[in-house]
Amino acid sequence: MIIVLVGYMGSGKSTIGIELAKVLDYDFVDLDAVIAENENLSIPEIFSQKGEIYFRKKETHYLKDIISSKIKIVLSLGGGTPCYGNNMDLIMNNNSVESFYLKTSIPELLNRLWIEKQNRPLISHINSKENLTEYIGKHLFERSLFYSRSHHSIVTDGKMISEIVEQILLKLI
Ligand SMILES: Nc1ncnc2c1ncn2[C@@H]1O[C@H](COP(=O)(O)OP(=O)(O)OP(=O)(O)O)[C@@H](O)[C@H]1O
Ligand SMILES: O=C(O)C1=C[C@@H](O)[C@@H](O)[C@H](O)C1
Ligand SMILES: [Mg+2]
Repeated sequence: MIIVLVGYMGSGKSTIGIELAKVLDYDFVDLDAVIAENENLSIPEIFSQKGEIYFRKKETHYLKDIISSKIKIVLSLGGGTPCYGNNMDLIMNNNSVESFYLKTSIPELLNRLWIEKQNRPLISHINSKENLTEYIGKHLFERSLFYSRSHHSIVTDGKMISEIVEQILLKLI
């Protein structure tokens, strides 16, 4: 089985993915990390030096590669991965994949992203909490349609990482 974690920037895909993989004794794969490693550049460097479209093409390329060749992995996507090209079809049409949307509220995303925005090129330039709240609200609304196609949704607000992992495991039984 391949477990795919979907959700907005800051929803916890990478953090939860690492812990979930440990419990299941699966390999952990972070799509952002795969792209950065193969390009030999950080995500902000890829955006600034090569542009977002280049990044999106790489995202689809490595997503296809990983879900067609690997088993027993927890795959944490980038926040935008489900929303470009036919990426969500690739995920949902693969019988080995079980997908989870980590659903996090705007205030919680704001708290997490305000202190970590420098590593996220889409929001690193936003200079007030008010503007970031507005950006997240609009962007999340547009993206929810894609995220909601996942097999399962898990609300993450007010939950510890271990609780979220537990809830995912319960849905896998
Ligand atoms: N359940 C949680 N409770 C509190 N903090 C959390 C929780 N889940 C994640 N975090 C924190 O939120 C921040 C963002 O998490 P993470 O980097 O895993 O998000 P992501 O979904 O992978 O984001 P991106 O799409 O940008 O890669 C981290 O500092 C992480 O420690
Ligand atoms: O939400 C997004 O579009 C992104 C999220 C990150 O995981 C990275 O993939 C990149 O910063 C873009
Ligand atoms: Mg991540």
